[in-house]
Amino acid sequence: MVITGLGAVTSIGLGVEAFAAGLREGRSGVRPITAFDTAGFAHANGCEVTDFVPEEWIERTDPAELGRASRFSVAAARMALRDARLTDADVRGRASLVSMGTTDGESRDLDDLVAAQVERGSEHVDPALARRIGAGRLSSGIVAELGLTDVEAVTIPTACAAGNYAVGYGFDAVRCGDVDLALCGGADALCRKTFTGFYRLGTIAPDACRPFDRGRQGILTGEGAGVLVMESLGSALARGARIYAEVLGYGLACDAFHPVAPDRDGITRCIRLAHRNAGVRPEDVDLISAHGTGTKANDVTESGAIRQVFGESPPPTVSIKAMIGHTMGAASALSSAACALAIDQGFIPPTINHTEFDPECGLDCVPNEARVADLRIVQNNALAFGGNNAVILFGRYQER
Ligand SMILES: CC(C)(COP(=O)(O)OP(=O)(O)OC[C@H]1O[C@@H](n2cnc3c(N)ncnc32)[C@H](O)[C@@H]1OP(=O)(O)O)[C@@H](O)C(=O)NCCC(=O)NCCSC(=O)CC(=O)O
Repeated sequence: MVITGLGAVTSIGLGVEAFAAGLREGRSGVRPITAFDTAGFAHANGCEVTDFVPEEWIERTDPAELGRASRFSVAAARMALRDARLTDADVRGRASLVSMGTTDGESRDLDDLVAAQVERGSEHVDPALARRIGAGRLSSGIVAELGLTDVEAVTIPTACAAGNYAVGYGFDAVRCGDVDLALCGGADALCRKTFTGFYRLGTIAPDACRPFDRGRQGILTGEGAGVLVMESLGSALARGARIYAEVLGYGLACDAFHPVAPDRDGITRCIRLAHRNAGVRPEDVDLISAHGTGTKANDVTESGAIRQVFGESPPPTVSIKAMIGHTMGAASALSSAACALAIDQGFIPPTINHTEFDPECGLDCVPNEARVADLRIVQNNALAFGGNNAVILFGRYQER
């Protein structure tokens, strides 16, 4: 099972080349939020996608039919397909899967509908907005755009681990022969509801996100989409496709420990399950792409779980959320894309904004500067509210 195409809509770059360059440079997508009126919040930085013009990426669908998250997901799917050098005609009649993860679905539209209802009354709720809010549109929008005819489409709402769930779903579908091709990932749009929720929990950083830093103060909300084209090795080889990486296996484990606090032992269990399913030993892992939200609670708990599994010298462990913010349902999909790029291009993306090592975390977070590295096996952690955890292992493809 291999990855042959990548699509990325992020605050540090649109498309796989720009995203890869941003990861290497340690680019920051942080800026003051413009998506909604931030009056009343003491601080409101975020990682918004500001240069996205849907018409530049979406070919067949009228963007007005899609909410912002669906525009991202459809655009990322288009990018991924193009990157995989597949045309619409190549994929249209093939047995395929579209699986997209999300935290909030079309939350931006929901914000607007609620505002219209509260401020002006239900007769002012726009039916054009009302018909595009179903979260299922994140995947069915891709089906419509590509004109797929033999396809299963699923949208998975397991919050901030949803991208990894979607990739895992695709892994199973291709591996068991149900489908030839899977487009898997996640998408979310920055919105008032999510920002306000995290703000009220006390988890929004005032300026920047500093994962694993002693002075970390929380997350910055972000937005975007990541999509991976996945196919069997046989299919990729038969068409001479470029192979970024193999998907080796994954583990899902829900500890349901607490609505918002992570549980070290639950995370440990999930990592061990992923290793077992992928046939990987801890000492084989060259890099961990952490969930690394930059909250006090996440980073110390995730680090504790990593040390339980890997001992006192874990592999380098980075968080790309320092660059692109917490993109919610897109987060682990974009991290999956980053893992594939890291393996393919031989580098470790840095954890930017780092000023002070935190001995409580005790990890080599590859501070501030990317590193050249020969990576064979890379682990992608995704941890969600409610203890819904998902960990994937990627490997370098070696001709056999
Ligand atoms: C919401 C919380 C701040 C807890 O708030 P509470 O109001 O219950 O307060 P509390 O008494 O538990 O915590 C008070 C102080 O302790 C810190 N704190 C809490 N738990 C901690 C832990 N295990 N280790 C170290 N510090 C901890 C808090 O940041 C806060 O710091 P101080 O006193 O300095 O202010 C925390 O649970 C939290 O940060 N949760 C989010 C963790 C996270 O990032 N998860 C990622 C997966 S979820 C995700 O990615 C999103 C999604 O799925 O939707």
